[in-house]
Amino acid sequence: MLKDQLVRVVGAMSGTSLDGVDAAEIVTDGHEVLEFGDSVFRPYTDAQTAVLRSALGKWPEDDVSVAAELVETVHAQVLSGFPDAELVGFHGQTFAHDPKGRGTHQAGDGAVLADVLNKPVVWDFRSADVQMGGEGAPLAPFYHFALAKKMKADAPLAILNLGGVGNLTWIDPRLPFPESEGALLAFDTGPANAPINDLMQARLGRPFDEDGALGAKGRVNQSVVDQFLQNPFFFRMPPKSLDRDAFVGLLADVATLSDEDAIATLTMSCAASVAQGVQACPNAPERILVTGGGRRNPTLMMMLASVCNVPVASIEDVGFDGDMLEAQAFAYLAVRVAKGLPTSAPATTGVGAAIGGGTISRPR
Ligand SMILES: Nc1ncnc2c1ncn2[C@@H]1O[C@H](COP(=O)(O)OP(=O)(O)OP(=O)(O)O)[C@@H](O)[C@H]1O
Ligand SMILES: CC(=O)N[C@H]1[C@@H]2OC[C@@H](O2)[C@@H](O)[C@@H]1O[C@H](C)C(=O)O
Repeated sequence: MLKDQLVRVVGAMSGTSLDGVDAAEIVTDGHEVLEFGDSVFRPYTDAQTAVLRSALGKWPEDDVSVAAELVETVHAQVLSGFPDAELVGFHGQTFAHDPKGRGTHQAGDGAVLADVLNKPVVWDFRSADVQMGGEGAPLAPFYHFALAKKMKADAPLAILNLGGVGNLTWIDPRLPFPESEGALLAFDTGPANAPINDLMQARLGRPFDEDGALGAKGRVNQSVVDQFLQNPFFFRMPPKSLDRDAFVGLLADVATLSDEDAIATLTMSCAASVAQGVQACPNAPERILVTGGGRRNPTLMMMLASVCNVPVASIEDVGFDGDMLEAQAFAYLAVRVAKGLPTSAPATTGVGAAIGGGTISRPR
């Protein structure tokens, strides 16, 4: 692929909240984002979510074929709706993530998708970074940097993704390239929606706390939040990353609380972990722009504003689509991989040197 070539590329992400597949098209040269294209969200059925949930914590050598085929089938359906895309970025579904131990496992075979879609597919974005000593996550930060450039930001800012897990990218947009030293610092902040969703499902049979309604009625149990913040994860220097279920103990800690107090406490735990992350940034960001489903939870947004000491706004305030940002990120990263550009750096994943991860599979 030529250095300056513009590519119409579609990215697809199946996130840790297990709610469905996001797919979004952009036009990029791997540096700038020139255009945003079509996007689609395809929810999983309850039965499909249950299949994926049963595969969490499993590794490729375990039998995950049913769940992996499900990921491939749904992605094939979704991605066939983007006939104009020349290239595909396919994240897959994370089943397990243990970068300092067994590695990282995103299910779904990009080679199969390349054949089905009859176009090149970039996939397995995280393994090379882990093999080179990195966390393998978060990977959206290089895309966050491109967005900061696109909005012509001229002071440090943060982009916060609140999905199943939270991740924050601190950006100094005055530097030229994402891999420049000092341009970025990125890390997972802690659990975000995953514990809230899990408790809602277990106690009330509902998938999430819609509009933060239940959390708004409850009282935060501060001693649970304080104990949560004692977890060694919060004492580690960034970059650092988390597996979806690394904090399952938190659910046990709220077991004796009423539904509303438990949800309020889990919501504040998420906000408090972000506030800890903000403290770890090289300097205070001018503002925090929030992407991911958590920005639709007003209780969480209010708690964030109250504990972070930095203005907090939804990323729509600067004109970007907070539902599709991660799918766009994997589109952007796919072009970088195809052009031999790095996708992570010491400051985003802790990898030894800036590297490009990802495998390219071409149709047979
Ligand atoms: N209206 C709403 N009110 C409260 N919470 C919401 C609302 N809409 C979405 N959410 C939360 O956002 C979640 C989905 O977020 P998102 O799609 O960003 O997650 P993901 O991409 O799967 O996760 P990750 O970024 O960790 O991979 C839902 O499961 C729910 O918890
Ligand atoms: C291993 C893995 O899939 N991690 C996800 C997860 O979901 C949010 C957070 O944890 C982040 O580290 C990452 O996803 C985003 C898209 C990323 O890599 O930037």
